[in-house]
Amino acid sequence: MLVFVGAIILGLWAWFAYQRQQRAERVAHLKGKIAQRKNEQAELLEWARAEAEKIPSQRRKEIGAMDFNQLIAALQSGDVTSLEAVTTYIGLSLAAHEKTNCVTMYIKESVKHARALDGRRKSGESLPPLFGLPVSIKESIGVTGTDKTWGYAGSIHFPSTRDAPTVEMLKQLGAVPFVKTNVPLSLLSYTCGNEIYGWTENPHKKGRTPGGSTGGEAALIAAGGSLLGIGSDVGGSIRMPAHYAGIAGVKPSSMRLSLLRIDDGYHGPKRGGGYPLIEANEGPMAASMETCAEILKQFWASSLVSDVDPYKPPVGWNAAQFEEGRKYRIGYYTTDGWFDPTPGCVRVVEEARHILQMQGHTLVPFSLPDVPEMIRVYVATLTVDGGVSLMGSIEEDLPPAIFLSALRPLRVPILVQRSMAYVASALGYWRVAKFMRSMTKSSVELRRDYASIQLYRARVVEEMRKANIDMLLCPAQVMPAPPHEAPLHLSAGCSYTAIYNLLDFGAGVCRVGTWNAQDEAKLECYPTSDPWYTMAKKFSKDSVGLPLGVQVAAPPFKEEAVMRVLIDLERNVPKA
Ligand SMILES: CCCCCC/C=C\CCCCCCCC(=O)NCCO
Repeated sequence: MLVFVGAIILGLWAWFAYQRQQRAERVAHLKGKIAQRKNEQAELLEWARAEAEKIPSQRRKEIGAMDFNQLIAALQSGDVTSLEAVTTYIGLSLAAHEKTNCVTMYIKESVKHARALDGRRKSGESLPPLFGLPVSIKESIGVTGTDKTWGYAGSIHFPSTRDAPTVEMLKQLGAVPFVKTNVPLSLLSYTCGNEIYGWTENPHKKGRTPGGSTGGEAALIAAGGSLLGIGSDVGGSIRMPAHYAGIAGVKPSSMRLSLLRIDDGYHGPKRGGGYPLIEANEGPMAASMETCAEILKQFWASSLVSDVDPYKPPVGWNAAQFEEGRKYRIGYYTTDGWFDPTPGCVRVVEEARHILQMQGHTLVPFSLPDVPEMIRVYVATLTVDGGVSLMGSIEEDLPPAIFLSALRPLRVPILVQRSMAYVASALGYWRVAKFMRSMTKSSVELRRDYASIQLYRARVVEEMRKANIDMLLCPAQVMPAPPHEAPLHLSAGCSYTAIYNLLDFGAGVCRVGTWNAQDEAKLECYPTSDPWYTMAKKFSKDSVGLPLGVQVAAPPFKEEAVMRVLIDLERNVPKA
């Protein structure tokens, strides 16, 4: 018997020693890949500096001073060549990167691509509508020849072999992808950092996040390094960074832009692909909603989307919905019953309501039903398997320590999490308890939650129809741009955007104002009834001057109406 026990102990010791050695080797391998990538990035930054200097700085200033419409016109007329435009934005993006650490890699191919476009002009070919326009792309979106690591070191050096559908459409329209931008590890957070490329700063205040997961894009655009970017959004990753960085962004419903995972030519960590029912959508980000609208108008002006992805219905641009002067009935709310926003985030919704009423729109109070339960369902169906795949991908890689501590609760056995939910409830932390009940422990539960999403979608559109409401106006987030670590402690703060991923509504955000001294003072009265409110209050302090956006959302195929209302709003708010 003693020999048997001894053998078991020896076997366990050998197994753990082997595991430790395997992990040590993996860590060394991943650190080597990160070091190699940092060298490659440094070389590309040097390449960018040299490229930018090929155009006189005065000429770059002239081109850099043009807004989106002016540059498009100059490119069409030939006053500016594609090479000049791309080179100018390589220089401007370099300056933005030095301020915010927003760039992951430059796309060297963009210079050759620009030259080829200029050659097409010389040959007298007709020019596509976005001819020569430099565009920036979120790191996680496929561009041929570039990595899409999602912040995972294990995915370095697995370059895409094809363009993602949205990139393919941009190239067909004449645009030139020239740079890729930073993301948070796993994309499932609204901060913006990883062990490969570091942490991206908010250009409005150092020490604050630009948001996520399309944070690098938001920082780049807000710092003047790009006129147009493409991001992705499964819980608010276009819209929260737009709010934090003071720019505009649109997440179309999943039925209007392609999600085809055409090329996953990497063999890095498993990432659990798409999330059934809750689909990640790609969409435009820019300094103004008008630019976002122009890009989507070009995407939908022809059959481009369904040509690239036959799973998408051939729904064209709806000019009637977007018509200037069109008036809408808009439901509004300033709290979703799950996470009360901090004062400034409430105030800008009230201000937006007033501006839109002055514009002739009809604003009526509206409450989204049952948000707390639907946020539980959202987290359950987003993580799908109780967080096992997400934990596996992150733990087998080299995560920043703060990600591991944020994920630690997911390591607690689900039955223990649910038991602890009773303790949280007893303490009055009903929201924490709700989150503790969000991880799925079986396919039976998952099926039930999918069914509740379908029922909820029918319920919301029916309530909107009964109230004769076209769309909804609400906060974009619960706080202004917080410190980098805040989103990892406050995943629950994504409810204002995530609910529209669950509903698969089209939704957009534009900047309406900035956090002011009155908001700072009112913060004193913000609740501290549970750890989340206490943290949101702490993270919102000292935010005077930070941008604040609002969100507008509508059922699928009404994205044009949403953008019309956001443009009506954007045109009537004080400029930053
Ligand atoms: C890394 C920590 C993850 C913890 C579990 C997260 C569960 C719910 C939080 C959701 C937060 C969503 C933020 C936005 C995500 C997004 O839209 N990503 C874009 C993907 O294309």
